[in-house]
Amino acid sequence: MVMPNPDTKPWIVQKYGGTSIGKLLNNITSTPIPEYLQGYNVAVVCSARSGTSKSKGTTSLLLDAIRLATTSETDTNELDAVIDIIKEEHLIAARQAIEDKNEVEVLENLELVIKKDCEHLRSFLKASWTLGEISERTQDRVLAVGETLSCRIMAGSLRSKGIPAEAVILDDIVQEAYGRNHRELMRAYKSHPSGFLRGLTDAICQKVANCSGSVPVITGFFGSMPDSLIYSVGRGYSDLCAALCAVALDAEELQIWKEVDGMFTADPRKIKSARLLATVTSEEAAELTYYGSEVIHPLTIDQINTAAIPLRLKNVMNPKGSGTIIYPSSSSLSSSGRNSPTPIQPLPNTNLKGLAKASFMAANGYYGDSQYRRSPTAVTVKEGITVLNVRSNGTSRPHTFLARVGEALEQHDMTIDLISSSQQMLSLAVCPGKNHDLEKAVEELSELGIVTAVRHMSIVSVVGHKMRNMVGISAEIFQALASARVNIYLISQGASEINISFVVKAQDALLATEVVHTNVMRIPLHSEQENSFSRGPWLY
Ligand SMILES: Nc1ncnc2c1ncn2[C@@H]1O[C@H](COP(=O)(O)OP(=O)(O)O)[C@@H](O)[C@H]1O
Ligand SMILES: N[C@@H](CC(=O)OP(=O)(O)O)C(=O)O
Repeated sequence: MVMPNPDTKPWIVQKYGGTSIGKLLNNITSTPIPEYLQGYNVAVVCSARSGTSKSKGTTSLLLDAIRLATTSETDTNELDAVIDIIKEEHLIAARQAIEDKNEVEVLENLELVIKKDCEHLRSFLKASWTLGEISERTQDRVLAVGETLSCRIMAGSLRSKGIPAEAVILDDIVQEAYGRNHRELMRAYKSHPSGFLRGLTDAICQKVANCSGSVPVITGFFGSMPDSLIYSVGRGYSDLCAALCAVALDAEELQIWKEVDGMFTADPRKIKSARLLATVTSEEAAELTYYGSEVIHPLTIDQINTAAIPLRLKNVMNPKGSGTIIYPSSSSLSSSGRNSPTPIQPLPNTNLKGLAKASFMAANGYYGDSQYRRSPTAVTVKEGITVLNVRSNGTSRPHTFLARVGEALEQHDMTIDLISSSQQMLSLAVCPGKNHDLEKAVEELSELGIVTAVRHMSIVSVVGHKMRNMVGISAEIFQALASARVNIYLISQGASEINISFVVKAQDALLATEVVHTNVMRIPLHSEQENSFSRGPWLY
């Protein structure tokens, strides 16, 4: 594998989210990037810009444009209007990024490429509208425009501050790595998704090597995936792209910069007393992200874990804060040859001593220390759940019954999140996908027995490494819920032993989270650090 600048400094990869780039580009190119460049090679990964919120950002507009291009009733003026909004927003952002009068040429060039990219986009979409269909590959090409424009502006902003930077567009790496035969691609991806993704890292490495010393500003988008990137990976794909870049460059650390200080003991928007966590194990992070704390894309963890690269969540609005470190599991550390996570030299004033100690203790499973209360790490909520109860009519053997239930749900795009069974009864908490059809699924399941479906439910998950072998923890959780008169519909304690999940009515989820947070995790409801978004690690 080609390594860019092999004899110089180690790499860190910094990924910036769309809303951060939309609102705080000047902060990003003035502080975290130049400061880390003093000690490291920095690769920057950009999401598509979002001016205010993700739902109104460029990726959402591009998805609207795809929808319009494939709807027969669409008036092409509507399509033009969406593209014009995208073009105008990026031209304004470029002018704000490069205000210096001495940089007129840089700005003019940037404006030209933005216009060119947007006109390309227009021709793609118009062609799809004429055909009345859009292939997966074209959908991905359309989405790629968001990250491409964002990278061009980020690179322009860096250059205007005297930092050599080059946009790196990863729009074809899947085909470079695996060829263009769609069926072959699909087979390779379906047989081993994470291995397939890791196979993209050589191509990333090569592209970064071509930057010859400039800061690579990489699209948080990695090309045409089988079934399209949005379907195979989903929204938030830039985190995964950043993880692949970190693996490609064998980075010392992957940093995901957000507008929240890191991972909290509960969603800080909803639970005012939630506290920032200094460290989280990768297993805990995987459970928390899957079950609702969508701070990072779930597939990210698998990649950094396999390559034993620590991930740090940081806040663009508080760059001196230490953030949260998600470190690789001890098994991946030993198999990768890395001994323990190397603490990255943070910006001045961060609590390196505390972080290094926390990382070391956690990496070594050292939880017996009296400083560590034995309690769960965090509590999280996954909304939009349906509970299905299937009472078997006894015509199938238990394993056939289970398999048929699984098949019916898979066919109607519903993912099983939790499962609980008795001799005759199967209770499932399912998460409906984009193309789900609950009625059809229920109809099919009715061939196996009596089915009831309860909608508007939430899964509450209590997660923590320290819960392993913690006798009495379930009793504490359910006692707290009983005292608050919260009714529970399904309970599951995973084999991982670090997650106890239960299903409640959606309207009870907040109360359930609050009582667990207060009584089981023993974090006071009205703590002195109330809503302390910008505080440092709380274990020290
Ligand atoms: N345990 C948690 N720790 C931190 N943030 C959480 C947690 N659970 C849910 N969240 C939410 O995830 C969001 C992550 O923030 P941010 O990445 O800036 O938003 P976005 O998803 O728009 O990029 C925050 O708004 C926060 O409220
Ligand atoms: N732009 C993509 C990818 C992404 O990761 O975005 P963000 O980093 O802003 O969550 C999306 O909106 O899904």
